[in-house]
Amino acid sequence: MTEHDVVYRDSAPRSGVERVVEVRLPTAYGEFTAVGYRDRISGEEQLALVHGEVAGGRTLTRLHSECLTGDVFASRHCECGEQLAAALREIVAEGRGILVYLQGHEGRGIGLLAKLRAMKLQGEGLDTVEANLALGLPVDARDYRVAADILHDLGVASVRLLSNNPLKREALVAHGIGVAAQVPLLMEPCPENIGYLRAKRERLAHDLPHLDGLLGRS
Ligand SMILES: Nc1nc2c(ncn2[C@@H]2O[C@H](COP(=O)(O)OP(=O)(O)OP(=O)(O)O)[C@@H](O)[C@H]2O)c(=O)[nH]1
Ligand SMILES: [Zn+2]
Repeated sequence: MTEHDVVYRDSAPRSGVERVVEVRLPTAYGEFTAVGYRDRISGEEQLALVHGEVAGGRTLTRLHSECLTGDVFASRHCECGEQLAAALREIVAEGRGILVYLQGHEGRGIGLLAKLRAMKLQGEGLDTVEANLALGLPVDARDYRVAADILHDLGVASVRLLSNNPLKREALVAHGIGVAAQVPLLMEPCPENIGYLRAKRERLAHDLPHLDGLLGRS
């Protein structure tokens, strides 16, 4: 290696993530490749599930915010677990796509214990926004830089984003990933999550038109 090579390599732009491992992951939904990353900036471990040929444009993509209670224990407080399953099913049906499972996003970024405290306050009558604020915490502390870095690493220039949250689209665009379309991921409400869904629609501007008949238009 010449001295010139070293200077070039040191000044080349570096991805914010390091691709550490790839392993075949057969699931109940279909065949995926689990791609494990280390975030060079936070040090956190992150995971992308990849199905089919994903490089290029308009890749069906879900950025799934970690929710231990919903994703693992099928909590009915929120619809995260159902959305996770639906997203994996849709990706397999499409024949190609990516699910990035965002650790560090638990509780919209406030962490598990704070989320549980916020859920308790919601049981006492606050909505999800008021509960975070009552705890002295941000309403939404999620950052999408690492998701964009992972998509860049996978060669994805633009996505069709499986989400009802306009902020996710804006965040990805701000980090240099095109969003060709936002694909709704609407789950049937249940009595236990209707209050949470109402707050997401009315206070967090999530696009949840299937609730219009139930809650009236807002
Ligand atoms: N702070 C707080 N976070 C919650 C609560 N219920 C679920 N979450 C978290 O909210 C995150 C998911 O955010 P949501 O606002 O439900 O949905 P989203 O991911 O922004 O939008 P979609 O892409 O449409 O699913 C997960 O990290 C959950 O852990 C709650 O009552 N309080
Ligand atoms: Zn959840």
